[in-house]
Amino acid sequence: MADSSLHKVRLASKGKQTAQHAKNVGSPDLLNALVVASYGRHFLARDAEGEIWQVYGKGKRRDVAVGDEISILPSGDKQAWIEEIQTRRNLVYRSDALKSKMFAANLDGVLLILAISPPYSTELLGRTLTACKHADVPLTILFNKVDILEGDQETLDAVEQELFEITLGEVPTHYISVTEHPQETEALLRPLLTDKRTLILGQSGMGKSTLINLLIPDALAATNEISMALNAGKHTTTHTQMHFGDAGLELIDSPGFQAFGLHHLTEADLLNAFSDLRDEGNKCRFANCQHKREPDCAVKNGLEDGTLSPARYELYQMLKAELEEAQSQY
Ligand SMILES: Nc1nc2c(ncn2[C@@H]2O[C@H](COP(=O)(O)OP(=O)(O)OP(=O)(O)O)[C@@H](O)[C@H]2O)c(=O)[nH]1
Ligand SMILES: [Zn+2]
Repeated sequence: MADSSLHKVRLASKGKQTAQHAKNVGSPDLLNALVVASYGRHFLARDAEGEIWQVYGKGKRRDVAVGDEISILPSGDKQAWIEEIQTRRNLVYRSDALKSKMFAANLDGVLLILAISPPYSTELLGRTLTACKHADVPLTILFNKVDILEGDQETLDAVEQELFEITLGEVPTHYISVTEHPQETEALLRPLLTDKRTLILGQSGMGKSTLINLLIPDALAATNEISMALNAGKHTTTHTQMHFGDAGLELIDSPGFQAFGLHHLTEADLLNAFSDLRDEGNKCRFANCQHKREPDCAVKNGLEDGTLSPARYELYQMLKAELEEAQSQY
């Protein structure tokens, strides 16, 4: 069982890179590899032959994310040093006051899974929207477990309305049931995800693992075996891991979480993600209007007449207060 799973990972890798890329052209001792799992301090990387290495970095070279292309220097027994991190196409990351943590790099998209039970967090949705906007990675929302809402059109309508409002209708949103309608779910997602590298985000219990197992059967079992084989997987649920499926399907699973920080953003970045508020805010009487109690505030007027979304306004004010708080600490 362990052997066949590892073999599957090797086979899956063949389509992506060809063997002649195995050796690093600049230095023959180095190998090119793709980071496929992050355990925080150490990582797993896959070379062009599909071999999995346990890799370590020193200093800045410790800051790698799943999806990073790296050069590694083997140090024996399937272990290697990270020598170089190639320039990233994009990077989605979270950051708290003290540390920043990378979700994943070189992505084609992010998939956020929501559901009614456990209840989805609009705050997490807002943070994910902002992080994706900043990283310039397209976001798709999957609202899972619609079977629970069968016969409750009112709640479903309210959810649709809220998601549309918060995303300004700009984020493709699909309503699915992974367990009750697996075939429809698969038919919907295959074309969207084929030949793409997708980071899957979601609170715990939304159905992330169920979805990954539907699209890549045995993905999670295979992961555990690889982790165990390399003795790396003591905490299999807390690491970030890339899974390889058919037709170039790459899914990155990250631990479920309730929220994440965005301390790496500047105020301009934040305004960029809330361009509706920024544009309206440009019409306020005072250039430095905080849109709270000032007279002739275009944002407040927009909220009152319904052209701006109160939910987005609240998210913006919350994130802004957080940034100001973080800045005042440095
Ligand atoms: N009713 C219903 N339940 C679902 C659906 N999809 C998943 N579930 C259930 O929701 C529960 C949580 O699913 P998981 O796939 O383990 O959730 P997860 O997001 O991976 O959660 P973590 O592993 O904690 O991050 C399981 O009991 C699933 O069977 C669905 O479409 N409808
Ligand atoms: Zn204002």
